[in-house]
Amino acid sequence: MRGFRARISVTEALAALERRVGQLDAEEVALAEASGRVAAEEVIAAVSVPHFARAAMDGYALRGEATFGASGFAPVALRVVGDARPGRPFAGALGAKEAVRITTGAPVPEGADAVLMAEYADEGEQEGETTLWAREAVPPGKHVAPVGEDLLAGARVVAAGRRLRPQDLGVLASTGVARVRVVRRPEVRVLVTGDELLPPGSMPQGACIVDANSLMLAALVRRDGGAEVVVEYVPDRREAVREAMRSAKEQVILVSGGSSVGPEDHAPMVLDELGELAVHGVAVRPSSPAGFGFLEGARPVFLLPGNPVSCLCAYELFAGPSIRAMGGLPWAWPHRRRRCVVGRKIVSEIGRMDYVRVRIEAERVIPIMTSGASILSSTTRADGVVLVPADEEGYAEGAEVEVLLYE
Ligand SMILES: Nc1nc2c(c(=O)[nH]1)N[C@H]1C(S)=C(S)[C@@H](COP(=O)(O)OP(=O)(O)OC[C@H]3O[C@@H](n4cnc5c(N)ncnc54)[C@H](O)[C@@H]3O)O[C@H]1N2
Ligand code: MOO
Repeated sequence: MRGFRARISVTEALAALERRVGQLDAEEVALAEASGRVAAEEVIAAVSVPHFARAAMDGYALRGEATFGASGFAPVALRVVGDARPGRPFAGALGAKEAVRITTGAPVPEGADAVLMAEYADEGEQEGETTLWAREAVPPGKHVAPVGEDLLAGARVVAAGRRLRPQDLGVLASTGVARVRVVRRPEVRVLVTGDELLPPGSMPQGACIVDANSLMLAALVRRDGGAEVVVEYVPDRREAVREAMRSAKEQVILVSGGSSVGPEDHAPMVLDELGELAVHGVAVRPSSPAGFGFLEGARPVFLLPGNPVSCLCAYELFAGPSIRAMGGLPWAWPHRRRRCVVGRKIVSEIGRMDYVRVRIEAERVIPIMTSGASILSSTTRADGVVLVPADEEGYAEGAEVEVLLYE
């Protein structure tokens, strides 16, 4: 056993990480699979939407000019010459004194430039012809949606880097897009070490406890845009940890537990042997034994302390930003933020960052007293976390702080 000599600051560790982590390349997926994915390039509309002028109301397509002077007292008569429906346009062109029955979304026939709403029209038979009596004048353009009213051909539909929303898929589909290029999602393997651990779904018994970290990590990876997560339980033997790390093919490896300097903490040394141990020991509480390094192909490996709060904290500090950046998402924490006044003193220490779990009570920030890194329920009782930077001694009552909200 050899203790930690120096712990580097979170800021330095992050700088070292950010220099080495890059966005993955692109892949093409069917539009139906693209929700939540990050566009790898901008998409330009190949066509205008709509690509024909369409009726915005049910009524009569006509020439606006023909209705000038029309009123309830002096309706204007036009000859009804046919019908236009969405998908079933009127075939011919309209003359000056003619009208076509039209419904919303149908192409406005050639020769017409306005739609008279059905509410202002009466229809009747007169000498074998159908006549429309217009009770209102409509200016040209009235209730006609022009070509490109929604989108003009050549306009940008989505920008590169956009996380596609459900409605983006709708807009893309309307411009005729079938597939989009998106940033690949990093595949992640979680190596869970600890001979005392039983898989989730077990009852704790004897000296064994149930693994709390892998489900939490898998959900965090999902939040951060990672692909499917594979979980592997690894015995606390150097050989087993080496074999698990050596054979992992994923782009990101998260190691839970075994990160410190105890006789069963093999992960740091194995990483040093197989690749590069870039950082081990960070000035942060909890998760000071955290570290990271790289395997062949610049694939990051994150050493997450076994204590569940430390595991969560180390993930948020180092693994989360990297997974997001690899998948084309922002490096910054995705949490919503709320500025609040401190209601009870937050204690920290100069020289290290503190990850302080807090509750918000009547708009005041109250630190949660049980600060142990093994007390995971402290994070479920908390509303969020305050990160106290290394150059602050904490915050006095009344100070304003930013809370990163748990969701
Ligand atoms: N000489 C030193 N010893 C330790 C230091 C140090 O700086 N010098 N740091 C301490 C701190 S802080 C932490 S945190 C732990 C981290 O150690 P490991 O990463 O090696 O974690 P383990 O020993 O494997 O486990 C610690 C603790 O957490 C429980 N655990 C582990 N995995 C899980 C899991 N998946 N789900 C639930 N609970 C888990 C485990 O049973 C232990 O109780 O090192 C200190 N030592
Ligand atoms: O970080 Mo240990 O990270 O305090 O329990």
